[in-house]
Amino acid sequence: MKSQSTINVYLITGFLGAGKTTLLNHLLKSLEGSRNVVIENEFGKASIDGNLIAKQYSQLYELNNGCICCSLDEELYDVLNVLAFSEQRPDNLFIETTGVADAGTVAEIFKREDVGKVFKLKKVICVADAETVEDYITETEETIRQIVISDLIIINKINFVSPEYVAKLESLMHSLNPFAEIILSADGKISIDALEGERQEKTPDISEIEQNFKHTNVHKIKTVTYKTENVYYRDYLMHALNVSLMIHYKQIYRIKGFVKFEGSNEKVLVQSTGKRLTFENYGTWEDDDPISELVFIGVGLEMAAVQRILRPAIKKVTNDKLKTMRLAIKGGI
Ligand SMILES: Nc1nc2c(ncn2[C@@H]2O[C@H](COP(=O)(O)OP(=O)(O)OP(=O)(O)O)[C@@H](O)[C@H]2O)c(=O)[nH]1
Repeated sequence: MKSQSTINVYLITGFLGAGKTTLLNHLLKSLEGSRNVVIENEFGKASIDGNLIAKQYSQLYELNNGCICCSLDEELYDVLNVLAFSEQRPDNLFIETTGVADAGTVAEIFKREDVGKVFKLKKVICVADAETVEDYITETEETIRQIVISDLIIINKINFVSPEYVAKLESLMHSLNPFAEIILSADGKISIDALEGERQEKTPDISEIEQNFKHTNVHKIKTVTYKTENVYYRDYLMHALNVSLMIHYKQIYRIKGFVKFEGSNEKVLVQSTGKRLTFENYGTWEDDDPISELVFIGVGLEMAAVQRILRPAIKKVTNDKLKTMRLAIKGGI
């Protein structure tokens, strides 16, 4: 392409677990052959999402020092600078924001004159999980802001709900943001044509909309990351997490991470969205003593509570293994 022409920017937003990475992977696959750069901003320090993006990009930048909307920091500007001055500019830049980001703040950057000379914000895309978005609209301020700021709303996971409910969601989205185009998808599969067209600069006045909603969990979302060298019992972990999701559905918005199970060297991706929990094989562990890591994202979460949930599912290190590990640390073996 165009070595010194502008870079098309697509800002992908949507609440935790809605399907942003799934959509991004679909878009990267569809645009294979173009120079596509990805900026991934993850909530919490752990770099799990970076591993989940299909390797179909020219370059991936992971910004894990907090939510880019809260700290519009040098990290993001540094990346934009690198891209602007690169010998061959990319065609497209995809920015996947965290599930709690205020995309409006990020979108503002591209209105700056200096930034606008190089980067053209083409679309703010909001991915909405058909199964959970209605609940999250009433419970979280983040969801409504993401819908309102967008030019394109993708109601994803429509395979989980009835066509009547999808129609209801379409009118709900339209009532919240009458300016946005609304499309439906399963597994983030949309036609690439949806990326065409110019950005819709008009957005609804959010203060008016917010008055109609009761927000109970505003700005309280946080992450708790639990790491262990021990292995998990598969069935116990599934049971423990399923029970927690049933009971604490309103508190735990997302669980994700990679774990090692007893008797297996498979690297297993554990994920929850809403009340759904999935375990998915993701290759094999390369380290001899891998660290299993689970990130819980939600409101009112405490490490002690997460430990209580996970403890019964963890196989304790035997005294022999501990002894061996201590000897190894001391350089005895
Ligand atoms: N059945 C079904 N599962 C889906 C669909 N879209 C996404 N998923 C699953 O939903 C989970 C979350 O998808 P992601 O793409 O990681 O969601 P995300 O918005 O990037 O998540 P965060 O970055 O944590 O906010 C994954 O297990 C996906 O495989 C869909 O249309 N149908």
